[in-house]
Order: sequence, then C-alpha cells, then structure tokens
Amino acid sequence: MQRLSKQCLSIIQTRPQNSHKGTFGRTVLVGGNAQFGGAIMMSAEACVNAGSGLTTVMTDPSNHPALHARMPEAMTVDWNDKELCDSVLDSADVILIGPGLGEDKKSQDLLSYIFQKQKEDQLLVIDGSAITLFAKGNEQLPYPTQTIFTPHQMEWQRLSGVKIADQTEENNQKEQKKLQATIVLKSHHTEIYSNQGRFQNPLGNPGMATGGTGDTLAGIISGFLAQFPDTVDATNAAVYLHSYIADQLAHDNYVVLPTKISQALPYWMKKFEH
Ligand SMILES: NC(=O)C1=CN([C@@H]2O[C@H](COP(=O)(O)OP(=O)(O)OC[C@H]3O[C@@H](n4cnc5c(N)ncnc54)[C@H](OP(=O)(O)O)[C@@H]3O)[C@@H](O)[C@H]2O)[C@@H](O)CC1
Ligand SMILES: Nc1ncnc2c1ncn2[C@@H]1O[C@H](COP(=O)(O)OP(=O)(O)O)[C@@H](O)[C@H]1O
Ligand SMILES: [Mg+2]
Repeated sequence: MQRLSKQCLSIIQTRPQNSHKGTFGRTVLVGGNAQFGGAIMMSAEACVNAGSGLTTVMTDPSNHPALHARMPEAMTVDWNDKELCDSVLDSADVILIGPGLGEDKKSQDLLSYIFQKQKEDQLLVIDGSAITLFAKGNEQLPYPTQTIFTPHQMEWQRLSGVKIADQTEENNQKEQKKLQATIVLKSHHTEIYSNQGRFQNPLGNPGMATGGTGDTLAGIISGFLAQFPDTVDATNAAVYLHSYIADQLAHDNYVVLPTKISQALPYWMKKFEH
C-alpha cells in the first residue's frame, strides 16, 4: 500500500485568470433530514471552502434558514421539489449523498432517485446513512467506476460483509474489486482502495474522533472531485489535507472541531498551491 505524502497535494494548481464559477465545478449535496441537518451543513461548509465553484444542498426545508445563515455561499433546494431537483442534478458534475440522510423510507426513496438521475459523466460520492441503506438494499450502482464510497469501519462491514476485525488489505481489496467503486475506508489510519491502486493516509489524530469529521471529509472530497480531473488523485489529496489540517489544529486543541478544518482549507490550499 502506497503511503500518501505532501506530493499528493500537487494537484492544487494556481487558478487560470480566464475562469468563472463553472470552471471549478458544480456540486450537489443530498442529505440532512430534520434530525441530522448539521451533517449536510458540515459537508456544505467543507465543499465550499474546498473550492467547489457552485454548491447546492438538497435537504429538508427545515434546514434552509440555518444553512443560509451559516453558509450563504451554498444554495438550497427542497428535496421534496422534484422538478427543481431534476434541473439542479442535471447540471451537476459531482453528487454527494448520505451525510445526515437518515435510514427511513424517504431516505431510501431519495437514494433510489439519485441512482436514477446519475449520468455517466457525473461522479457520485456515497457517505453515511446512504452507505448503510445501499448495503441493506438490493439496488445496483448505476456507474460503479464513477462512484466513491466513504465508509467508516462499521459502514464498511455492512457494505462489504467483512467484519471490522477482518478488514485486512487483502480482504478489503477483494471487496473493492467486486464493487469496482473507489473506497475511502476511514479509521485512525484511513486507507483508499481503487482500481488505480491502494493508498494509506499517514496523518490524523484522535482529536478527529467527533461527530461531523466524516461529513466534512465527504464535503472536501466532493469539492476536490469538482475541481481536479483525476478521481483518485483528488480523493487522496482530500483525505491527506483533511488530516494535515486536523493535525495542525490538534497542536493547540484537545478536540478538533470539523468546522474548524473546513474554515482552514482556503489558507492551507494557498500554502500548498503549485
Ligand atoms: N451533527 C450531525 O447531524 C451528525 C450527523 N451524523 C450522521 O449520522 C448518521 C449515522 O452515522 P453514524 O456513523 O453516527 O452511525 P452508524 O452508521 O450507525 O455507526 C455508528 C455505530 O457503528 C459502531 N461503530 C463501530 N466501529 C465504528 C467506527 N470505526 N466508526 C463509527 N462507528 C463505529 C458504533 O459503535 P459504538 O460507537 O456504539 O461502540 C455505533 O454502534 C449519518 O448519516 C451521519 O452523517 C454523524 O455524522 C454525526 C454528526
Ligand atoms: N483516532 C482517530 N485518528 C484519526 N482519525 C480519526 C480518528 N477517529 C476518527 N477519525 C476520523 O474521523 C472521521 C470519522 O468519520 P465518521 O465516523 O463518518 O464521522 P461522522 O460523524 O462525520 O459521520 C474519519 O475521517 C476518521 O478517519
Ligand atoms: Mg460518517
């Protein structure tokens, strides 16, 4: 397994003068039921700060005022308004589904709807409850090689059937090959399994063990996929930078708040700009 290094951040290039919002991608984030609105808000804060050109959040309407108050850069769509959802999804480059989605019938219907809408040139990131729902269901991935799962170890156990204690490189790689999707297996030493190779993140700290850190990573991955052409390079860079920033924050903070990682993204991306 290849250890990630600062080298993976070389994809963060100086932006061309001749550019506009669309140059840096359109991302649609789907999640945040009434109970877990914070999850999709953290994904949105991460995605915007990661540099996504346009970020739209498809979520329960109860979250709209709070999201506008916290992150006016993100646009909101009521996930019950199918006509508006159709048009927003049609122009997306990257779709993220799962943070705070929940696991009830409505959540399942939303996952099925996204599967119906995904086009072959769109990337789909599946996180949180959407992993659990997919694992329980019997739907097929529309475009496996256009899909990135971001499970923690229990979500991976549900998806792969491999118990946490048996999640070895060999077993994980075998299951990734079956799925053909890219897998970001999150833990205290996160690993990335893909058709282009296997990578390990050497960074991270226990201050990250708090709700929202994974929602935040999903937002950074989505924002990087919207900007940078290679899926695995963008995913590796997102995983590495997410932990790098958390490690900087951990010098002076006992717990690393996920939103502080997001707020520090523009500063560190400028530092690493090539
Ligand atoms: N502010 C918000 O709105 C937030 C909303 N959130 C949203 O909540 C939704 C559910 O996501 P989830 O991860 O919290 O719950 P679930 O998938 O049931 O897994 C937990 C179970 O698995 C077990 N477990 C064993 N190993 C584990 C491991 N390595 N990592 C993690 N768990 C591990 C664990 O065992 P235990 O800790 O009890 O020993 C427990 O029994 C999802 O949509 C997410 O986006 C959260 O992001 C938080 C902030
Ligand atoms: N002890 C730890 N050391 C390093 N990273 C950790 C540690 N504990 C959790 N993390 C990181 O925090 C995130 C947890 O993801 P997840 O459980 O999905 O969080 P969320 O509550 O946002 O859903 C992952 O990126 C994981 O790598
Ligand atoms: Mg999670």
